[in-house]
Amino acid sequence: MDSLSLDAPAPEAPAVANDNGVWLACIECGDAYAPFDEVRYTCDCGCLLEARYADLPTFEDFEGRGVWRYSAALPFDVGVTLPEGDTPLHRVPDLEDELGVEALRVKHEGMNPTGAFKDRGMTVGVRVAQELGVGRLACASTGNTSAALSAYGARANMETLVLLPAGKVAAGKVAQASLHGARILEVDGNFDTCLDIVQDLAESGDAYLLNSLNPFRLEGQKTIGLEILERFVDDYGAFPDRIVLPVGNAGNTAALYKCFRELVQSGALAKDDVPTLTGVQAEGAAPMVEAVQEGNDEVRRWDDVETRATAIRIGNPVNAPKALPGIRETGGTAVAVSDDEITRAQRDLAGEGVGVEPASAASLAGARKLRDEGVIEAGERVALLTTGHLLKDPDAAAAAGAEPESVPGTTEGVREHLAD
Ligand SMILES: Cc1ncc(COP(=O)(O)O)c(C=O)c1O
Ligand SMILES: N[C@@H](CCOP(=O)(O)O)C(=O)O
Repeated sequence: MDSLSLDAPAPEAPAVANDNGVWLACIECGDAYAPFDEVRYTCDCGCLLEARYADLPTFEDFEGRGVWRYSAALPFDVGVTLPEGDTPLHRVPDLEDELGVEALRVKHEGMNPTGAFKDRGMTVGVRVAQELGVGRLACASTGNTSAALSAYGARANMETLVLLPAGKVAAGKVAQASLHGARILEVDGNFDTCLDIVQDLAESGDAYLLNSLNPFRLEGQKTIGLEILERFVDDYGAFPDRIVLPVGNAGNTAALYKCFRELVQSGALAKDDVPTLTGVQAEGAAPMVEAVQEGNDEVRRWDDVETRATAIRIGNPVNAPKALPGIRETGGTAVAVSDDEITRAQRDLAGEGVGVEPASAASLAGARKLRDEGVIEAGERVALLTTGHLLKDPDAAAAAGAEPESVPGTTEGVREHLAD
Protein backbone atom coordinates (compact mmCIF):
# COMPACT_ATOMS: atom_id res chain seq x y z
CA MET A 1 0.00 0.00 0.00
CA ASP A 2 1.32 3.43 -1.01
CA SER A 3 2.01 5.29 2.27
CA LEU A 4 0.55 8.49 0.77
CA SER A 5 -2.76 6.86 -0.12
CA LEU A 6 -5.85 8.00 1.75
CA ASP A 7 -6.48 4.29 2.39
CA ALA A 8 -3.07 3.74 4.01
CA PRO A 9 -3.48 2.34 7.55
CA ALA A 10 -2.08 4.22 10.56
CA PRO A 11 1.66 3.50 10.69
CA GLU A 12 3.20 1.35 13.41
CA ALA A 13 6.11 2.78 15.38
CA PRO A 14 9.52 1.41 14.39
CA ALA A 15 12.33 0.88 16.93
CA VAL A 16 13.83 4.29 16.05
CA ALA A 17 10.73 6.21 17.21
CA ASN A 18 11.48 8.53 20.15
CA ASP A 19 9.79 8.35 23.58
CA ASN A 20 6.89 10.44 22.24
CA GLY A 21 6.32 7.98 19.41
CA VAL A 22 7.69 10.29 16.69
CA TRP A 23 9.94 9.26 13.81
CA LEU A 24 10.81 10.25 10.25
CA ALA A 25 9.87 7.99 7.35
CA CYS A 26 10.69 8.07 3.67
CA ILE A 27 7.57 8.57 1.57
CA GLU A 28 8.97 6.27 -1.12
CA CYS A 29 11.04 3.42 0.41
CA GLY A 30 9.60 3.61 3.95
CA ASP A 31 12.98 3.68 5.70
CA ALA A 32 12.64 5.09 9.21
CA TYR A 33 14.95 7.44 11.14
CA ALA A 34 15.08 8.70 14.72
CA PRO A 35 13.68 12.25 14.60
CA PHE A 36 16.27 14.24 16.53
CA ASP A 37 19.45 12.14 16.68
CA GLU A 38 21.00 13.81 13.63
CA VAL A 39 20.32 16.60 11.15
CA ARG A 40 18.50 15.00 8.26
CA TYR A 41 16.22 16.44 5.56
CA THR A 42 15.84 13.55 3.11
CA CYS A 43 16.14 9.75 3.06
CA ASP A 44 19.39 8.00 2.15
CA CYS A 45 17.59 7.04 -1.08
CA GLY A 46 17.23 10.77 -1.85
CA CYS A 47 13.45 10.98 -1.44
CA LEU A 48 11.37 13.18 0.86
CA LEU A 49 10.80 12.38 4.51
CA GLU A 50 7.73 12.99 6.64
CA ALA A 51 7.17 12.93 10.39
CA ARG A 52 5.08 10.02 11.64
CA TYR A 53 3.35 9.42 14.96
CA ALA A 54 2.49 6.28 16.95
CA ASP A 55 -0.62 8.04 18.31
CA LEU A 56 -2.76 10.03 15.91
CA PRO A 57 -5.20 12.48 17.51
CA THR A 58 -8.91 13.05 17.06
CA PHE A 59 -10.62 16.45 17.44
CA GLU A 60 -11.27 15.77 21.14
CA ASP A 61 -7.52 15.84 21.78
CA PHE A 62 -7.16 19.50 20.80
CA GLU A 63 -7.26 22.22 23.45
CA GLY A 64 -6.00 25.78 23.87
CA ARG A 65 -5.41 28.27 21.06
CA GLY A 66 -3.27 28.80 17.98
CA VAL A 67 -0.89 26.30 16.45
CA TRP A 68 -0.13 24.65 19.80
CA ARG A 69 -3.80 23.83 20.31
CA TYR A 70 -2.90 20.99 17.98
CA SER A 71 0.15 19.73 19.91
CA ALA A 72 -1.35 16.23 19.90
CA ALA A 73 -0.68 16.25 16.15
CA LEU A 74 2.83 17.76 16.51
CA PRO A 75 6.23 16.52 17.69
CA PHE A 76 6.37 18.81 20.77
CA ASP A 77 3.97 20.25 23.32
CA VAL A 78 5.08 23.80 22.54
CA GLY A 79 7.57 25.53 20.23
CA VAL A 80 9.28 28.88 19.78
CA THR A 81 6.11 30.90 19.67
CA LEU A 82 5.12 34.52 18.95
CA PRO A 83 2.24 33.15 19.03
CA GLU A 84 0.87 32.04 15.65
CA GLY A 85 -2.27 30.53 14.16
CA ASP A 86 -5.86 31.32 15.14
CA THR A 87 -6.30 33.28 11.93
CA PRO A 88 -9.76 34.46 10.83
CA LEU A 89 -12.09 32.55 8.56
CA HIS A 90 -13.84 35.46 6.86
CA ARG A 91 -17.29 35.48 5.34
CA VAL A 92 -17.25 37.23 1.95
CA PRO A 93 -20.92 37.61 1.00
CA ASP A 94 -20.44 39.56 -2.25
CA LEU A 95 -17.91 37.08 -3.58
CA GLU A 96 -20.05 34.17 -2.38
CA ASP A 97 -22.97 35.60 -4.39
CA GLU A 98 -20.79 36.22 -7.42
CA LEU A 99 -19.34 32.72 -7.44
CA GLY A 100 -22.75 31.23 -6.71
CA VAL A 101 -21.58 28.51 -4.37
CA GLU A 102 -23.25 27.16 -1.24
CA ALA A 103 -20.65 28.75 1.05
CA LEU A 104 -17.45 30.70 0.49
CA ARG A 105 -15.00 31.50 3.29
CA VAL A 106 -11.52 33.01 3.27
CA LYS A 107 -8.89 31.67 5.66
CA HIS A 108 -6.62 34.69 6.03
CA GLU A 109 -3.16 33.44 6.91
CA GLY A 110 -1.82 36.96 6.46
CA MET A 111 -2.99 37.54 10.04
CA ASN A 112 -0.14 35.50 11.49
CA PRO A 113 2.58 37.38 13.45
CA THR A 114 4.87 38.01 10.48
CA GLY A 115 1.98 38.26 8.03
CA ALA A 116 2.09 34.82 6.40
CA PHE A 117 1.40 31.14 7.04
CA LYS A 118 5.13 30.42 7.30
CA ASP A 119 4.97 31.23 11.03
CA ARG A 120 3.08 27.99 11.62
CA GLY A 121 5.97 26.06 10.14
CA MET A 122 8.68 28.07 11.89
CA THR A 123 7.24 27.69 15.39
CA VAL A 124 7.86 23.95 14.97
CA GLY A 125 10.96 24.12 12.77
CA VAL A 126 12.95 26.47 14.99
CA ARG A 127 11.99 24.34 18.02
CA VAL A 128 13.49 21.35 16.18
CA ALA A 129 16.62 23.40 15.46
CA GLN A 130 16.97 24.00 19.21
CA GLU A 131 16.50 20.30 19.88
CA LEU A 132 19.24 19.46 17.38
CA GLY A 133 21.54 22.16 18.77
CA VAL A 134 22.39 23.61 15.36
CA GLY A 135 24.33 26.86 15.06
CA ARG A 136 22.90 28.75 12.10
CA LEU A 137 19.44 28.78 10.50
CA ALA A 138 19.06 29.35 6.77
CA CYS A 139 16.51 29.45 3.99
CA ALA A 140 16.03 30.40 0.39
CA SER A 141 13.03 32.62 -0.04
CA THR A 142 10.70 34.56 -2.26
CA GLY A 143 10.24 36.66 0.88
CA ASN A 144 7.80 35.25 3.39
CA THR A 145 9.87 32.29 4.54
CA SER A 146 12.79 34.65 5.16
CA ALA A 147 10.61 37.09 7.10
CA ALA A 148 9.28 34.31 9.31
CA LEU A 149 12.63 32.59 9.80
CA SER A 150 14.25 35.91 10.72
CA ALA A 151 11.59 36.64 13.35
CA TYR A 152 11.58 33.15 14.87
CA GLY A 153 15.39 32.99 14.69
CA ALA A 154 15.54 36.30 16.55
CA ARG A 155 13.07 35.00 19.12
CA ALA A 156 15.25 31.93 19.65
CA ASN A 157 18.45 34.00 19.70
CA MET A 158 19.87 32.13 16.74
CA GLU A 159 21.92 33.33 13.79
CA THR A 160 19.87 33.49 10.58
CA LEU A 161 20.96 33.57 6.96
CA VAL A 162 18.52 34.16 4.10
CA LEU A 163 19.13 33.89 0.35
CA LEU A 164 16.80 35.94 -1.82
CA PRO A 165 16.50 36.23 -5.61
CA ALA A 166 17.91 39.72 -6.25
CA GLY A 167 15.28 42.28 -7.23
CA LYS A 168 12.39 39.80 -7.01
CA VAL A 169 11.31 40.07 -3.38
CA ALA A 170 8.60 42.47 -2.23
CA ALA A 171 9.78 45.39 -0.11
CA GLY A 172 7.90 44.53 3.09
CA LYS A 173 9.47 41.10 3.27
CA VAL A 174 13.06 42.29 2.81
CA ALA A 175 12.43 44.95 5.48
CA GLN A 176 11.22 42.28 7.90
CA ALA A 177 14.29 40.07 7.44
CA SER A 178 16.51 43.10 7.76
CA LEU A 179 14.98 44.44 10.97
CA HIS A 180 14.82 41.04 12.63
CA GLY A 181 18.56 40.84 12.18
CA ALA A 182 19.05 38.20 9.49
CA ARG A 183 22.06 38.25 7.24
CA ILE A 184 20.57 38.79 3.77
CA LEU A 185 22.27 37.52 0.62
CA GLU A 186 20.77 38.75 -2.66
CA VAL A 187 21.51 36.07 -5.23
CA ASP A 188 21.90 36.56 -8.94
CA GLY A 189 19.33 33.91 -9.81
CA ASN A 190 15.73 32.93 -9.12
CA PHE A 191 14.30 31.26 -5.99
CA ASP A 192 15.10 27.77 -7.23
CA THR A 193 18.77 28.68 -7.60
CA CYS A 194 18.75 30.09 -4.05
CA LEU A 195 17.25 26.83 -2.77
CA ASP A 196 19.87 24.77 -4.63
CA ILE A 197 22.58 26.80 -2.88
CA VAL A 198 20.98 26.60 0.57
CA GLN A 199 20.60 22.84 0.16
CA ASP A 200 24.32 22.60 -0.61
CA LEU A 201 25.12 24.69 2.49
CA ALA A 202 22.84 22.49 4.57
CA GLU A 203 24.36 19.26 3.25
CA SER A 204 27.85 20.49 4.15
CA GLY A 205 26.68 21.43 7.67
CA ASP A 206 27.06 25.19 7.18
CA ALA A 207 23.47 25.87 8.14
CA TYR A 208 20.22 24.24 9.22
CA LEU A 209 17.72 24.41 6.37
CA LEU A 210 14.26 25.68 7.23
CA ASN A 211 12.56 25.64 3.88
CA SER A 212 9.60 23.32 3.50
CA LEU A 213 11.91 20.52 2.37
CA ASN A 214 12.44 20.22 6.12
CA PRO A 215 9.67 17.81 7.12
CA PHE A 216 9.04 19.53 10.47
CA ARG A 217 8.05 22.80 8.76
CA LEU A 218 5.10 20.99 7.22
CA GLU A 219 4.01 19.64 10.60
CA GLY A 220 3.30 23.19 11.74
CA GLN A 221 1.58 24.02 8.46
CA LYS A 222 -0.79 21.04 8.94
CA THR A 223 -2.57 23.17 11.53
CA ILE A 224 -4.01 25.34 8.74
CA GLY A 225 -6.10 22.32 7.77
CA LEU A 226 -7.14 21.59 11.34
CA GLU A 227 -8.23 25.19 11.89
CA ILE A 228 -10.13 25.31 8.61
CA LEU A 229 -12.07 22.16 9.49
CA GLU A 230 -12.89 23.28 13.03
CA ARG A 231 -13.82 26.85 12.12
CA PHE A 232 -15.90 25.86 9.11
CA VAL A 233 -17.94 23.60 11.35
CA ASP A 234 -18.31 26.38 13.96
CA ASP A 235 -19.42 28.85 11.29
CA TYR A 236 -21.36 26.73 8.84
CA GLY A 237 -22.04 23.45 10.61
CA ALA A 238 -20.14 21.27 8.14
CA PHE A 239 -16.67 20.71 6.74
CA PRO A 240 -15.75 22.46 3.47
CA ASP A 241 -15.96 20.36 0.31
CA ARG A 242 -12.97 22.06 -1.25
CA ILE A 243 -9.92 24.11 -0.31
CA VAL A 244 -8.44 26.32 -3.02
CA LEU A 245 -4.89 27.48 -2.41
CA PRO A 246 -1.97 29.17 -4.16
CA VAL A 247 0.92 26.83 -4.91
CA GLY A 248 4.62 27.68 -5.01
CA ASN A 249 6.96 25.16 -3.43
CA ALA A 250 3.82 23.04 -2.75
CA GLY A 251 4.44 22.81 1.00
CA ASN A 252 0.91 23.77 2.01
CA THR A 253 -0.66 21.35 -0.43
CA ALA A 254 1.51 18.59 1.05
CA ALA A 255 0.81 19.70 4.64
CA LEU A 256 -2.97 19.93 4.20
CA TYR A 257 -3.06 16.51 2.62
CA LYS A 258 -0.99 15.02 5.46
CA CYS A 259 -3.34 16.66 7.97
CA PHE A 260 -6.37 15.04 6.34
CA ARG A 261 -4.63 11.68 5.87
CA GLU A 262 -3.78 11.54 9.57
CA LEU A 263 -7.35 12.46 10.56
CA VAL A 264 -8.66 9.66 8.35
CA GLN A 265 -6.14 7.26 9.92
CA SER A 266 -7.19 8.23 13.45
CA GLY A 267 -10.87 7.82 12.55
CA ALA A 268 -11.59 11.54 13.18
CA LEU A 269 -12.54 12.25 9.54
CA ALA A 270 -14.39 10.07 7.05
CA LYS A 271 -12.57 9.62 3.77
CA ASP A 272 -15.59 11.10 1.97
CA ASP A 273 -15.31 14.26 4.09
CA VAL A 274 -11.74 15.05 3.03
CA PRO A 275 -11.81 18.40 1.22
CA THR A 276 -10.79 18.42 -2.41
CA LEU A 277 -7.39 20.10 -2.73
CA THR A 278 -7.30 22.57 -5.59
CA GLY A 279 -4.02 24.31 -6.42
CA VAL A 280 -3.60 27.61 -8.23
CA GLN A 281 -0.42 28.90 -9.88
CA ALA A 282 0.43 31.94 -11.94
CA GLU A 283 0.58 31.22 -15.68
CA GLY A 284 4.25 32.22 -15.74
CA ALA A 285 5.22 29.76 -13.00
CA ALA A 286 2.94 26.75 -13.33
CA PRO A 287 4.93 23.49 -13.25
CA MET A 288 2.45 21.83 -10.86
CA VAL A 289 -0.48 22.74 -13.07
CA GLU A 290 1.37 21.27 -16.03
CA ALA A 291 1.98 18.01 -14.13
CA VAL A 292 -1.62 17.74 -12.90
CA GLN A 293 -3.15 18.54 -16.28
CA GLU A 294 -0.84 16.12 -18.12
CA GLY A 295 -1.36 13.41 -15.46
CA ASN A 296 2.37 13.21 -14.74
CA ASP A 297 3.77 11.72 -11.52
CA GLU A 298 6.69 14.13 -11.64
CA VAL A 299 7.02 17.85 -12.16
CA ARG A 300 9.21 19.32 -14.89
CA ARG A 301 11.43 22.11 -13.56
CA TRP A 302 10.72 25.45 -15.22
CA ASP A 303 13.95 27.42 -15.49
CA ASP A 304 12.31 30.67 -16.58
CA VAL A 305 9.51 31.83 -14.33
CA GLU A 306 7.82 35.22 -14.10
CA THR A 307 4.78 36.61 -12.32
CA ARG A 308 3.66 39.70 -10.46
CA ALA A 309 2.84 37.33 -7.59
CA THR A 310 6.51 37.11 -6.61
CA ALA A 311 5.81 34.82 -3.62
CA ILE A 312 4.93 32.00 -6.01
CA ARG A 313 7.57 32.74 -8.63
CA ILE A 314 8.87 29.17 -8.31
CA GLY A 315 9.77 26.71 -11.06
CA ASN A 316 10.81 23.62 -9.13
CA PRO A 317 8.29 22.83 -6.36
CA VAL A 318 10.28 20.56 -4.06
CA ASN A 319 7.23 19.13 -2.32
CA ALA A 320 5.64 17.92 -5.54
CA PRO A 321 6.11 14.22 -4.62
CA LYS A 322 3.92 14.82 -1.55
CA ALA A 323 1.56 17.36 -3.09
CA LEU A 324 0.66 15.62 -6.37
CA PRO A 325 -0.76 12.55 -4.54
CA GLY A 326 -2.71 14.97 -2.33
CA ILE A 327 -4.39 16.62 -5.30
CA ARG A 328 -5.00 13.28 -7.01
CA GLU A 329 -6.27 11.35 -3.95
CA THR A 330 -8.70 14.08 -2.92
CA GLY A 331 -10.12 14.36 -6.43
CA GLY A 332 -8.70 17.85 -6.83
CA THR A 333 -7.12 19.71 -9.68
CA ALA A 334 -4.79 22.62 -10.43
CA VAL A 335 -5.32 25.69 -12.56
CA ALA A 336 -3.18 28.55 -13.84
CA VAL A 337 -4.32 32.18 -13.74
CA SER A 338 -2.96 35.32 -15.37
CA ASP A 339 -1.39 38.20 -13.45
CA ASP A 340 -4.34 40.40 -14.40
CA GLU A 341 -6.76 37.84 -12.97
CA ILE A 342 -4.69 37.82 -9.78
CA THR A 343 -4.77 41.61 -9.49
CA ARG A 344 -8.53 41.70 -10.07
CA ALA A 345 -8.96 39.09 -7.32
CA GLN A 346 -6.70 41.07 -4.98
CA ARG A 347 -8.90 44.14 -5.54
CA ASP A 348 -12.09 42.16 -5.01
CA LEU A 349 -10.89 40.62 -1.75
CA ALA A 350 -9.83 44.08 -0.59
CA GLY A 351 -13.34 45.24 -1.50
CA GLU A 352 -14.63 42.82 1.16
CA GLY A 353 -12.10 44.16 3.67
CA VAL A 354 -9.63 41.30 3.25
CA GLY A 355 -6.19 42.67 2.40
CA VAL A 356 -3.89 40.11 0.81
CA GLU A 357 -0.73 40.04 -1.25
CA PRO A 358 -0.93 39.01 -4.94
CA ALA A 359 0.02 35.33 -4.50
CA SER A 360 -2.80 34.93 -1.99
CA ALA A 361 -5.34 36.37 -4.38
CA ALA A 362 -4.50 33.59 -6.82
CA SER A 363 -6.83 31.36 -4.80
CA LEU A 364 -9.85 33.55 -5.62
CA ALA A 365 -8.75 33.96 -9.23
CA GLY A 366 -8.44 30.18 -9.57
CA ALA A 367 -11.76 29.49 -7.86
CA ARG A 368 -13.45 31.97 -10.18
CA LYS A 369 -11.99 30.29 -13.25
CA LEU A 370 -12.93 26.80 -12.07
CA ARG A 371 -16.46 27.93 -11.21
CA ASP A 372 -16.83 29.45 -14.69
CA GLU A 373 -15.65 26.16 -16.18
CA GLY A 374 -18.15 24.23 -14.03
CA VAL A 375 -15.41 22.33 -12.19
CA ILE A 376 -16.49 23.93 -8.92
CA GLU A 377 -20.22 23.27 -8.56
CA ALA A 378 -23.00 25.45 -7.15
CA GLY A 379 -23.60 23.15 -4.19
CA GLU A 380 -20.05 23.32 -2.90
CA ARG A 381 -18.73 24.76 0.36
CA VAL A 382 -15.41 26.32 -0.56
CA ALA A 383 -12.53 27.61 1.59
CA LEU A 384 -10.04 29.94 -0.09
CA LEU A 385 -6.62 30.05 1.50
CA THR A 386 -5.05 33.50 1.44
CA THR A 387 -1.47 33.13 2.49
CA GLY A 388 0.08 36.58 3.00
CA HIS A 389 -0.92 40.09 4.10
CA LEU A 390 -1.47 43.03 1.71
CA LEU A 391 1.31 45.04 3.40
CA LYS A 392 3.91 42.44 2.44
CA ASP A 393 3.96 43.91 -1.06
CA PRO A 394 3.03 47.59 -0.80
CA ASP A 395 4.07 48.30 -4.39
CA ALA A 396 1.67 45.69 -5.77
CA ALA A 397 -1.11 47.00 -3.52
CA ALA A 398 -0.53 50.59 -4.62
CA ALA A 399 -0.47 49.57 -8.28
CA ALA A 400 -3.72 47.63 -7.90
CA GLY A 401 -5.49 50.34 -5.91
CA ALA A 402 -6.71 53.87 -6.60
CA GLU A 403 -4.26 56.78 -7.09
CA PRO A 404 -4.18 59.31 -4.23
CA GLU A 405 -5.47 62.74 -5.30
CA SER A 406 -3.50 65.95 -4.63
CA VAL A 407 -5.49 68.76 -3.00
CA PRO A 408 -4.68 72.18 -1.57
CA GLY A 409 -4.04 72.48 2.17
CA THR A 410 -7.31 74.30 2.94
CA THR A 411 -10.81 73.09 3.84
CA GLU A 412 -12.26 75.21 1.01
CA GLY A 413 -9.83 73.69 -1.44
CA VAL A 414 -10.75 70.18 -0.33
CA ARG A 415 -14.48 71.01 -0.60
CA GLU A 416 -14.02 72.33 -4.12
CA HIS A 417 -12.04 69.24 -5.07
CA LEU A 418 -14.78 66.96 -3.69
CA ALA A 419 -17.44 68.94 -5.57
CA ASP A 420 -15.73 68.41 -8.93
C1 LIG B 1 2.21 34.38 0.10
C2 LIG B 1 2.50 33.01 -0.38
N1 LIG B 1 1.51 32.31 -0.92
C3 LIG B 1 1.71 31.08 -1.38
C4 LIG B 1 2.94 30.47 -1.32
C5 LIG B 1 3.06 29.10 -1.83
O1 LIG B 1 3.03 28.18 -0.78
P1 LIG B 1 3.69 26.77 -0.98
O2 LIG B 1 5.15 26.99 -1.23
O3 LIG B 1 3.44 26.10 0.33
O4 LIG B 1 3.02 26.13 -2.13
C6 LIG B 1 4.02 31.17 -0.78
C7 LIG B 1 5.39 30.59 -0.73
O5 LIG B 1 5.72 29.66 -1.41
C8 LIG B 1 3.79 32.46 -0.28
O6 LIG B 1 4.76 33.16 0.27
N1 LIG C 1 7.04 31.53 -0.92
C1 LIG C 1 8.11 30.95 -0.25
C2 LIG C 1 9.02 30.10 -1.08
C3 LIG C 1 9.77 29.12 -0.19
O1 LIG C 1 8.89 28.21 0.29
P1 LIG C 1 9.16 27.22 1.50
O2 LIG C 1 7.81 27.00 2.05
O3 LIG C 1 9.80 26.03 0.90
O4 LIG C 1 10.07 27.85 2.50
C4 LIG C 1 8.85 32.05 0.50
O5 LIG C 1 8.18 32.83 1.12
O6 LIG C 1 10.05 32.11 0.46
